[in-house]
Amino acid sequence: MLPDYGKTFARWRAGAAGQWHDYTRHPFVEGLGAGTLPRTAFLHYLIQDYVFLTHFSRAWSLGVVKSETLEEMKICAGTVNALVNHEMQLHVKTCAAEGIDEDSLFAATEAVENLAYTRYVMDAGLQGDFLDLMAALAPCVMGYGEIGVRLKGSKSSDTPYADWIATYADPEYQAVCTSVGAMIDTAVARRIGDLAHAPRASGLQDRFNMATKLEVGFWQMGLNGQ
Ligand SMILES: Cc1ncc(C[n+]2csc(CCO)c2C)c(N)n1
Repeated sequence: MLPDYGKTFARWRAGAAGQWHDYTRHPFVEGLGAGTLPRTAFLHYLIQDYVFLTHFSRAWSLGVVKSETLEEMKICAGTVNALVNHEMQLHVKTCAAEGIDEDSLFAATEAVENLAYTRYVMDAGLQGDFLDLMAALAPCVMGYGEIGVRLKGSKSSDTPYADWIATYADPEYQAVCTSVGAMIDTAVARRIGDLAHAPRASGLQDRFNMATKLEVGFWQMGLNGQ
């Protein structure tokens, strides 16, 4: 069963249709579940993802700047903390086991697919308001939540990527997706009322769709690096 991450997300997800499918069922994702993803592709992804997370920490920090309520600030600041102090450490640990140290992770040259995605999100937040930023950030948060839950139920028993899957299927991560989803619902209601009748709905949907498309490109970049 699909997890429930709130009504705004459900609407955005339905509006992204085919792109959402391409993102959450990408061959890279299927390879994680089946255990057939080449290790080189996974490591290439992980190094790029470390750089990605540094920029996503900047984007969530911009969320603090663009917040209008303490609740919004708390979620954004909490996400920055989770990213820099926890999530990035997972990448450091996995890469260290393969002989790649943190300095080389921080200094890794960004792939253009990586650069395009993170700067798109930053620009959505700089040019727009809190909702523009959240529409661009939602695919990353919720998409991984959905992928984690699905793969946990369908993965091969001997996939070497079980840790990765467990991280995102974990109830703690699922709770993050639920609380971000609820915060987005409240943020939408506060600023533009009912999304179904808001003039800004299509602009926000465009942000969500573009970020989803950029996630597809990110998986593909991982596969191409094998
Ligand atoms: C390409 C790419 N997309 C999404 C995520 C997942 N993710 C990114 S930021 C974040 C923070 C919310 O806790 C999460 C879960 C990733 N790691 N890499």
